[in-house]
Amino acid sequence: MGNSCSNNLGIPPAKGPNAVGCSDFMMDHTVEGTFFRLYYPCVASDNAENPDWIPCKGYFYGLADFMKINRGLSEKIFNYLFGSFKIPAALNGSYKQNGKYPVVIFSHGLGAFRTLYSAICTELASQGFIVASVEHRDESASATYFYHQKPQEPEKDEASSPKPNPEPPENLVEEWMYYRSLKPGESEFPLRNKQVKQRADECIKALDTLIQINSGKKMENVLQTEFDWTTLENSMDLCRIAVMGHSFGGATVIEALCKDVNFKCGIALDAWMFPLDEEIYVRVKQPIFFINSEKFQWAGNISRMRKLDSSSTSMQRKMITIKGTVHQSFPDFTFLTGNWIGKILKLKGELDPQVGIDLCNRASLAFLQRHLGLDKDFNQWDHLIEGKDHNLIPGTNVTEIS
Ligand SMILES: CCN(CC)CCN(C[C@]12C[C@](c3ccc(C(F)(F)F)cc3)(C1)C2)C(=O)Cn1c(SCc2ccc(F)cc2)nc(=O)c2c1C=CC2
Repeated sequence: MGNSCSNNLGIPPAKGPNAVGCSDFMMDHTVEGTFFRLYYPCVASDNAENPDWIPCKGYFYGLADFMKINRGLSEKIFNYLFGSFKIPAALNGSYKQNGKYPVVIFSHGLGAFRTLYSAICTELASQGFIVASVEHRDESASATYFYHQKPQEPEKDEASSPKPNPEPPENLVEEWMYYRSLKPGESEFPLRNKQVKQRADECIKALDTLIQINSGKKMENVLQTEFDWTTLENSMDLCRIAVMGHSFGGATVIEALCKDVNFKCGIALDAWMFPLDEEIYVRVKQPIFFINSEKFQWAGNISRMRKLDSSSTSMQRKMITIKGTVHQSFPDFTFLTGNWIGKILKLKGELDPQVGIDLCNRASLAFLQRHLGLDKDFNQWDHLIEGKDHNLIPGTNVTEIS
């Protein structure tokens, strides 16, 4: 584990009965391809290697750009603060065959990327889900990368052109895409609306890829990881698929539910509703669970969520607010700094981050059992869906400006 030995910081290990494996998948290599981190139940092993939380330094550059701080300085800060954190999962751990697992597609927030929600994704995997945390290429991620074909060079002899190490796959060249901030005078809605549609398509594309993997088809993973994807043949229950996301990823949940009825229900963590078209509110039919932090919501955002509530009394629409939490209580950063830095940077609220994420995970599991028809014991947490806990508020604490 990363820095946990020094100051008991680190992403908390998952609580469910399964050990968790984690592996990255990219297909095809272009910007239009699919890219996700897969979390899955794996065979427990004591010599498992844990994957890096921040996979490579391009992501630190991206975070610096997103936070509008100097790249050089921030690379050192981020490296020192977060560079050695590991994810509590076995990198490329052997998949544990045990019937078919339900599937969750996870969508990250503005300025985030696929690895930053591992406390949520590893918990779901430990409880018997296969989770694909997608990395969006809509320029809303702090950073992401893909490959393009190297232009055919005139034959050079080996000596004069030393190969980079590790060699990129085949003759592909890595290319990075960073966060695109609004240009001066640019109106935000058109950009965000276009992005949320692309994000929903990327969630659907990731699901389609999982369906192919589930069929046992030999997949060409551009990232040459030590994981045999054919072991996932017949591993997924394709009647039990949900979509989940944080903030911009919460809006992506609504858009994805609308576009693909294979998503049986959605969980939106502190959803940012701004990017969504007005007409979407009457079109989405599936159950939705809004889990909000105490500090992020405002009347306009809540009233948009309510439109989803009122327009469909029959579909199960639920909302809870976790007291003492902030917007960053959902991504992993909330576990990675001391209390006072965390509070200053608004990465922590008053509530212990572990208690907050446990409430979020347990309420989510209860909601998934109810709407995916699972035969587990997650219904023990049904009261959390109704906001019945001293750290929860049913609905919202935001007073409506009607
Ligand atoms: C100045 C930039 N300005 C851009 C519009 C606002 C920046 N901002 C507040 C921030 C993210 C913050 C952050 C992260 C990480 C550290 C660190 F120090 F720990 F690294 C510190 C401080 C900076 C808190 C947000 O965007 C909030 N937000 C987010 S935050 C998702 C995220 C991003 C990066 C992460 F590493 C982890 C999680 N996702 C959304 O979908 C939406 C919003 C707002 C509306 C929709």
